[in-house]
Amino acid sequence: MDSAYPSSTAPSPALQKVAAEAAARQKKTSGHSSRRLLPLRVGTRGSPLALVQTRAFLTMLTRFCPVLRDMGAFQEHQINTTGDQVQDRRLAEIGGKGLFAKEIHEALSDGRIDFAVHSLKDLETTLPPGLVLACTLRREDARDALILGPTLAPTDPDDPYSALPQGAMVGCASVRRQAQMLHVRPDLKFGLLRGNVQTRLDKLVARQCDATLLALAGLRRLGMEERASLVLSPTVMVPAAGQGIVGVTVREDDVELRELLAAIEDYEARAVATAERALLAELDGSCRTPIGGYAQLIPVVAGEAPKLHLTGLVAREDGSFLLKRDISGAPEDAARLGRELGESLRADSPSDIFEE
Ligand SMILES: NCc1[nH]cc(CCC(=O)O)c1CC(=O)O
Repeated sequence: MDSAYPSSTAPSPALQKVAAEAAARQKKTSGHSSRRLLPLRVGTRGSPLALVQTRAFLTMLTRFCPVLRDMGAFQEHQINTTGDQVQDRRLAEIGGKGLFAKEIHEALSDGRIDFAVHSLKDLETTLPPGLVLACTLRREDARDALILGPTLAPTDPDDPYSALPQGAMVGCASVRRQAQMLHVRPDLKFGLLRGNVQTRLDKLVARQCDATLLALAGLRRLGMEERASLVLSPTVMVPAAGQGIVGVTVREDDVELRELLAAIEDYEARAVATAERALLAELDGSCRTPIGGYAQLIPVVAGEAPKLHLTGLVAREDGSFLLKRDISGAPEDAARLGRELGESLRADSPSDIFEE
């Protein structure tokens, strides 16, 4: 399998040294380690996107760790989650958070798998006790894409929604996407569109709606980037916290695996994910609370350390209220920056939008 990750994730010599040392230590001590080292049992959802992400990660891992030189070192465990099973209702109606991870966490906690690969935006901000986010991978493009139905075509790139006629029906399951569109186009109609990426695209072609929105990262990883009619700037559509980032969870006490996964961590992805997830945790909205969070590391002065810039958004589901604010600071203060921005947004928003 070709990795879906760009070659720029090629390990630096330092990372390769750390990973090789970790692997060598594991090999030497594996007879005494707290668990069998190989095969490593990896948990994943069974959607095409989840499988592409998981297999790309495993391919990357074999490049970093000589002892895992081929895919025979892994056992893939596809786990059907509640979020995958219930397709006819909004996630908010069936409990919302963690619906794409609950059963995977259970398999990790009781030792049926050794680690799990997730889309970070589907991972709740507070993990079950005994589990940790051990690794975040280099962020794919975080932006949302607008996909137009067969009878529509992009018109004005500076006004991406101009392609949508008055009263157009948008298929969407995300209150974040819905609120931001309704705020500028209150005439639009929204219909529930659940299912994996291909299912949603099929429903669009079958004219069950006039347009839909999908994460560019998912389309790109599935080799479907050309289906994006327009890519929405984060200033037009603030992405979901963690969108475009793949994260790996392990048991907190699995020191060997945590050490190996830490060696392939993407520092920038960890910093921006930490800020965005701290913002989300602070707002702690119900699953009906539209919340966006997008952080970037931006060089301020050539040769100086970059600054972390975080944009946060809260809104009412119908778009009648929308508040967007920014904060900047040092990447190592990512968690504090996320919390402070969340406090600021919550203080100046109607309290009812956070209620279940
Ligand atoms: N549960 C939906 C989901 N979770 C992660 C992605 C895209 C991949 C990513 O954000 O890394 C998607 C599809 C979408 O929002 O279009």
